[in-house]
Amino acid sequence: MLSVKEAESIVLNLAQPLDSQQDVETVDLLAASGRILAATVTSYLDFPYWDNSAMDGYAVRFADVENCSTEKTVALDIVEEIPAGYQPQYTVQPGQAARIFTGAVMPVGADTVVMQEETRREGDRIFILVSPEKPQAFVRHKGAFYQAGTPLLNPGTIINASEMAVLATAQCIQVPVYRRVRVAIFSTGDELVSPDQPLSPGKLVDSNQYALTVLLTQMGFEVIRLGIILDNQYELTKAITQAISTADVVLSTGGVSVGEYDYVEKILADLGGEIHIRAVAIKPGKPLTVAQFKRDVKTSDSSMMSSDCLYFGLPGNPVSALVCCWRFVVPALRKISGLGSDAWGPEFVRARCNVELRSHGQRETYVWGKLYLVAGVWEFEPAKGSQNSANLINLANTTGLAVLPPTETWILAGEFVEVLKVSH
Ligand SMILES: Nc1nc2c(c(=O)[nH]1)N[C@H]1C(S)=C(S)[C@@H](COP(=O)(O)OP(=O)(O)OC[C@H]3O[C@@H](n4cnc5c(N)ncnc54)[C@H](O)[C@@H]3O)O[C@H]1N2
Ligand code: MOO
Ligand SMILES: [Mg+2]
Repeated sequence: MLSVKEAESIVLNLAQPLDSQQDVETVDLLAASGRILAATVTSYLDFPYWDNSAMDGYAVRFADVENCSTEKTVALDIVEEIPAGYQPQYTVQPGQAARIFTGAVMPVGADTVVMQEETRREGDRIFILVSPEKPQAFVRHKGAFYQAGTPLLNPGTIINASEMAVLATAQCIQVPVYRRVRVAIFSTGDELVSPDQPLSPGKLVDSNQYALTVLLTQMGFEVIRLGIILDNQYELTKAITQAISTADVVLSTGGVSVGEYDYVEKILADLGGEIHIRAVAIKPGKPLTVAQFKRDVKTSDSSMMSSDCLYFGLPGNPVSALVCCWRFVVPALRKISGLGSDAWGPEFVRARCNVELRSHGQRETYVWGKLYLVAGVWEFEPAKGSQNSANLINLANTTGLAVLPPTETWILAGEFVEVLKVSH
């Protein structure tokens, strides 16, 4: 059986980023929220756009005031007042100053700003009480933070609040982003009904499709829900064929173990999928199945290019399905989405266990629970009740999965473990 690390590297090798030419769309500024840049963004504007004042005070010529002090003040004539948003009308000559406010444009002739706390006003004259530290003091220069035409944001950057501020400032109102990764999701099992259907004896509500849909939708992926498919070779073949022809990634749950009705792996092979993973030494999640389908798709200029579809046959047990998704699927999707490699995850932190943790060994074991920061130290508290892959009830509020390596069966309370951070 493959180790978790081996499986992870197989999955990440199979996951190939979207194409930076074909898989790109241009969207309006606000529509770029949560999207990933597909190209380097540049602006035609310098930033700051113009020389402006960093303080409320007076724009002066440094040479006029460099030797002043409270004992030896310098008096200057105020030629105009420049609020933010206005274009100055006068050139500041020797012996003159302009009243200026934070963010207002520097007048020609002045090279330095003196903050108003270091001045005394008498009518149209201003007395400078303290000599500025250096010429250009409190002047924010045009282009000091960014020069027009140079790279502003790099491809692979996700547009969150701070990036949105940068794009808005630079007036980049048409943003080139990768299209969203399309993920088809369906559940398999004769026992499954949807949450709103009557529950006849022996049936079980399909929770997997709901959990996976929310997880991936919240991460910005485009989810295509294909419903519940019976454990029937014909129906499954039809569903898998449809899924692999429409999506970049397919997630099915159930039907990947060794039972009579576990058809998924056989159908994947019959349909020409190359099966790369049949089982992984992970608990929960052992029967994880991963296959790749090679496809040729038509590009916008009618030439052909290859675009693979990655298929994850996740185990049916609800916790197994989510653990496999957090551990393997999410990093693969992030890579495919065009995100930079530093953002693929998974993200681990070292955390102190507040109670002991046990496992049966042999498989890398993931214990679900909560991560807390206590005085700068991560602490992990396992979910109370049964840590059983069929028990999704105590999964609520999970923010971390403590990882016990196959050889480690007992972690004492107070010891540190690696914990996989998961979105909640
Ligand atoms: N003889 C063996 N039996 C099993 C093994 C094994 O190694 N040898 N592995 C066990 C492990 S570990 C897991 S995990 C499961 C995985 O089974 P499948 O992926 O084939 O899934 P199913 O058999 O279809 O279902 C398993 C379990 O999960 C419930 N389920 C399925 N789909 C959903 C859903 N959408 N929402 C909620 N619950 C779901 C289903 O009713 C079953 O109880 O196999 C073990 N068996
Ligand atoms: O994936 Mo199974 O848990 O290991 O029940
Ligand atoms: Mg089964």
